[in-house]
Amino acid sequence: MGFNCGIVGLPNVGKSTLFNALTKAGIAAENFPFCTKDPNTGIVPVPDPRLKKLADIVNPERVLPTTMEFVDIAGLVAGASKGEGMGNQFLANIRETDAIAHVVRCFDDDNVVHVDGRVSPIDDIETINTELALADLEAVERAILNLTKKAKGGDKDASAMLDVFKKIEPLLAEGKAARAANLDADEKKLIRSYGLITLKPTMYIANVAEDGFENNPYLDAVRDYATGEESIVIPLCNQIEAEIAQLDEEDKKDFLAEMDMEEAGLDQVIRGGYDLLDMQTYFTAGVKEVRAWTVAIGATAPQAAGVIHTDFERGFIRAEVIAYNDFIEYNGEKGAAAAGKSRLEGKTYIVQDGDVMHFRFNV
Ligand SMILES: Nc1ncnc2c1ncn2[C@@H]1O[C@H](COP(=O)(O)OP(=O)(O)OP(=O)(O)O)[C@@H](O)[C@H]1O
Ligand SMILES: [Mg+2]
Repeated sequence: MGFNCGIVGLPNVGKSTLFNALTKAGIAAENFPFCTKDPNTGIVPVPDPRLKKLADIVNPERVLPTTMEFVDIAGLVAGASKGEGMGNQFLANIRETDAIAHVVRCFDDDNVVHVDGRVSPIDDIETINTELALADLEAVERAILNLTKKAKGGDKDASAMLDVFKKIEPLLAEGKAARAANLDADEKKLIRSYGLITLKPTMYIANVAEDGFENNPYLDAVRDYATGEESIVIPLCNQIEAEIAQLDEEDKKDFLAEMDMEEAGLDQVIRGGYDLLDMQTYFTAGVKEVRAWTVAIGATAPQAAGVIHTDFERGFIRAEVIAYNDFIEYNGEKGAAAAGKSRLEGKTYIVQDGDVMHFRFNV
């Protein structure tokens, strides 16, 4: 599947509790630091209210959401880039993820150990971000050494990469994220294989107490910090979310109503992660199944077909496409076609979010 979101943060801040809520996996989430050592991965359905609307029209045998993977990673402490704590292992695990959910403790509870002995979200965030930047700095310095030699030998690709790394290096040396270099898409692509951690899109999950969504200075501080670097913050009570996730659908509705919540905060986390990945959703809607599929923003119709099966991409002829809004407005495929809203698109068509697609192919 190849796209996932890693859950990072200091030890004992609620990462595994969040992971359990997301995946219903029931892994150990105990009140002691370094409870998690090996990364746990889980596949999570991406909630999308459009699926139900499509299904109401099509009446399929089954409805399948698209999915993304979350990875619960060991806690990170100061000095990790030099091997402290679970340092090196943590950094290797996180290099492999596509996006990052950074869990920050924003609740007081004397019974839950804080590794630094005090609740201070901004210090916590900076501890983590500094370690990530240092780890990247090491990788970038190594790359620069290597590429300089190659560039001197006349290697054009090497000198192009070198230029990008030289933009990033001074930022990392100050403990800042490589994201701050605002690289364009081509520059990012050039150095993608290096897996720089601080280049990955990031959201902060502010883990608050049950009553900590309002008048919470910890949460306000995280929001201020995130505004400065244009990243998003999702306030969540991981503990409650883990409890909600255990309930069946009926009890869940009652519980959310009682708590005055429209949807589980978890859904916001999943959608947030999905958005970070620069992905979009298209649908297939037949009587057998209505299904959501994930494709990169900017993908062509054949690439979208390839998500279903490589044969579909190889033998792609054309796609019948109805925009989601038209599909709903004209009550399905027939109505949309009658209204002239069903289009035949070829190999160069760029898929739009919400497209309802039907592929013609020949292999
Ligand atoms: N919002 C919350 N309010 C109160 N307690 C919480 C909250 N979220 C998590 N906890 C508690 O904090 C403790 C640590 O949680 P968890 O094991 O999920 O942390 P972790 O970040 O995965 O730790 P590690 O890095 O050691 O694996 C657990 O006892 C959990 O119940
Ligand atoms: Mg854990």
